[in-house]
Amino acid sequence: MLVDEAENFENWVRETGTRILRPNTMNAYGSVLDDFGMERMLDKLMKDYILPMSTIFFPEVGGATLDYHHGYVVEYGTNRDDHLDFHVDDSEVTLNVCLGELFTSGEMFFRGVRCDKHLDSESESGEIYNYSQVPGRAVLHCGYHRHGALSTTSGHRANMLLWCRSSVFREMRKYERNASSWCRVCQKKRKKSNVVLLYNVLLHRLIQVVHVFHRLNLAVHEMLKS
Ligand SMILES: O=C(O)CCC(=O)C(=O)O
Ligand SMILES: [Fe+2]
Repeated sequence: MLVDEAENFENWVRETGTRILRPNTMNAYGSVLDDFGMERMLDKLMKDYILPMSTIFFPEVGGATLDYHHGYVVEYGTNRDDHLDFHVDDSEVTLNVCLGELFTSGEMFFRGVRCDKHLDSESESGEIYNYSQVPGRAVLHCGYHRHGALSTTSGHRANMLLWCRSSVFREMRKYERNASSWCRVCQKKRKKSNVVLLYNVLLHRLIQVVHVFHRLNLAVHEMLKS
């Protein structure tokens, strides 16, 4: 039904020559569901179903405080978009539901969670995996999880996306000083600097102990002389 709505909308746009806003700058096709009057329904979907899950799975990116959304349908295949470039979403948590229809390929590829500073960093082997879209199935991922979609080589693929956002998390990020606790590169850097810190503390203690022994040695010498 949603696919039909998107189809009708696309026909109307073509027939009337109306200029509309596409879901985001990466898509040449697709329709924003909030423009169809689905805003309240999607808000309920976010609050009643996504929030309880994201509270558990994505607490570090504001998963417990999602409060607004951007919902849309994207379409790939003949006369539609072909693929989607590597990106992160403008969301804290994204729900991606495959609506249909018959298609081949079009897998999503994931490459690890990153903050703005480390968007172009290398991926580790454990961060590289693809997800095959299956009609009727959905994936819930962190918006900062780098991803894209491979070419839909035949047929027609339609997906519904709900970018869920947290205004509290976005406000808090403005005051974040250096590392993001949820970015894998920041985490590694922080771990490394903790190891260096521990090493420095231990070295300092060792120097203190050597110093004490040296003074003890001197005192013993003084005692033996007298
Ligand atoms: O093609 C897909 O299913 C991915 C869509 C996506 O990542 C997005 O719209 O942000
Ligand atoms: Fe995306």
